[in-house]
Amino acid sequence: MQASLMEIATSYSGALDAGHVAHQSVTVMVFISFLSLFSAFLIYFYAPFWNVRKVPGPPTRFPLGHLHLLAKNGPDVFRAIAKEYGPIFRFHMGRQPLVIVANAELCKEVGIKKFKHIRNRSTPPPTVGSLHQDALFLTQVPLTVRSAGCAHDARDSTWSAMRNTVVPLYQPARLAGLIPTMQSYVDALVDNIAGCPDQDCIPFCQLSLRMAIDIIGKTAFGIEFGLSKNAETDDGDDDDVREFLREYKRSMEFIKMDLSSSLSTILGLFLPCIQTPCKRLLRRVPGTADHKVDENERRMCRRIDAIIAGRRRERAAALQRRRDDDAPLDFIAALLDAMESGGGKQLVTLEDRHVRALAYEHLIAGTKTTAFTLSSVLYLVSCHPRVEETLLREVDGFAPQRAPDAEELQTRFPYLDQVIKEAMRFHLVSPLIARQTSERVEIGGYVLPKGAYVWLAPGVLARDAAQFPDPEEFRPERFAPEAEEERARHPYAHIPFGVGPRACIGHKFALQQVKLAVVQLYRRYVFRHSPAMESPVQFDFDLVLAFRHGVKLRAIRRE
Ligand code: HEM
Repeated sequence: MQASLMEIATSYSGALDAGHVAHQSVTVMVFISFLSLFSAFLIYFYAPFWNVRKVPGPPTRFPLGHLHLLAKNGPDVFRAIAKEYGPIFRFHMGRQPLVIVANAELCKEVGIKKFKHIRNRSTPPPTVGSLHQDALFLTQVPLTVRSAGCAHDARDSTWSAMRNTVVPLYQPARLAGLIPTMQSYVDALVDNIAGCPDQDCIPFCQLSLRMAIDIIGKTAFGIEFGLSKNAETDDGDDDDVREFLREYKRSMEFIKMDLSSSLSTILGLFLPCIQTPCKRLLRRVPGTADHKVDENERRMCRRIDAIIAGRRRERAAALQRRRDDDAPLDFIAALLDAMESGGGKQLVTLEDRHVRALAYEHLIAGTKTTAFTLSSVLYLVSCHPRVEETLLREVDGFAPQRAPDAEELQTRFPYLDQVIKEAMRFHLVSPLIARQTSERVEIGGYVLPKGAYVWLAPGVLARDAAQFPDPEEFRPERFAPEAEEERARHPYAHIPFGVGPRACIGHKFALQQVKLAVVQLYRRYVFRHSPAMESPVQFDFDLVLAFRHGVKLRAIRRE
């Protein structure tokens, strides 16, 4: 009995040991799997850093990289880092290191001299797999383009076909034709200021944004959005227009790159490899932000497609293509014309999805940017009486009863040109310009691998005391053609519209609008900061810079 008890005890403890060993080995296996997964994650997370590790930069914080510094200091952080680490440095957006280039010669090297190797923009997480990717901004230029089995120069890519078709639409003759349309919205802006119930607190950013959206509505889509004129529209159903505007506003919110974005966008910052599958999955799940983004985009696509189809019908029926005799063709109609007449010369044929994306791009690229620039001019002139005085002299020296034409805008307002340049230096719409290497390339003494993010920092350049003495002073005269400072300056020290073959296509369009508005506004008013305007002014920095609480002005009638 004793023996059998002993046997039972021994076999029981053996079984216990065996269970213990089995349990231990499961634990070890779990631990090893966890360790391998964690190591794989670390390798994945730090691989992009490893490739550019020789480029100097401040210590990073896992997993944010340097995002906390950006959140705390805004774009000023780049100036501080450049001061400490030199004109080429590393800045980590989560997992992704950016190699930031912060002097004029290096910007020229990246934007022009080495364009062949750095021809594309990196894709911001919110725009992955969206309508944006068919437009100019994010279209990738491949190294060699193959068609019908043979390799062509990359200039024959879709991007070049788009760019070659679109750029002529922004040449002086067409721009001059847009002046009456722009002027009518500028007049509406002035009327809206007059009609503001509180003349001591004009919400100028809002009013100028309405003007800019209306101008793009009319000149790109041929639609009266009615934001600034509150006019009766002849563009079909008012509800349709309102819905279009709502969709546009939502799409602007969705391309924000912060933690309020969709889950797939947030993941894109830390684990880009799963962003696309995650986006595909989530957009099928009602209620998720990805689903809403997708739905919104589909609606916008349908709407823009209907406009394109309408323009095609007008052409096919050989009807009067213009809504009235004086109005120039809107962008979509002009683009269809250009594609038909010049399409044969391009090796790549543009499709409707490109037309749709190019038109939509106008809403994204040409509204907030222009409105911000105009608001910044007014904000700065309002607190610099000497600049205001010189500007008023120039404006008053022009015929008071009529709007300037395109040629007069070019030649009769040299001081206004300087004021706008200085305002764009002071508050840069795009303090950073994104680019990505297409192959291994050396920049500023560092060899960068294919796929590295190389971003230009015009915001740092703009405050470089070597190029702009007393950079914190608002002094438009520094841009006078005869000024010593202007002549001594590096030609690429001031690049608010970018640089090289990928520079902004809309810069003349934007400047024409801003100049028309400033002339008309200062004929009727001078402005001061409203008591409600915060000091110092604060900015939000997302894809472009914005006044956090707007620009609030006191309007004082002249006469
Ligand atoms: C004051 C207003 C504006 C500013 C400050 C501005 C600034 C910029 C900047 C910095 C770039 C990047 C350039 C580069 O990578 O070198 C850019 C590109 C672009 N902008 Fe503008 N922009 C403005 C208005 C407009 C307008 C009104 C339009 C359209 C009508 C427009 C359309 C575009 C497009 C399509 C690109 C991409 C070009 C390409 O990749 O080929 N922009 N803009």
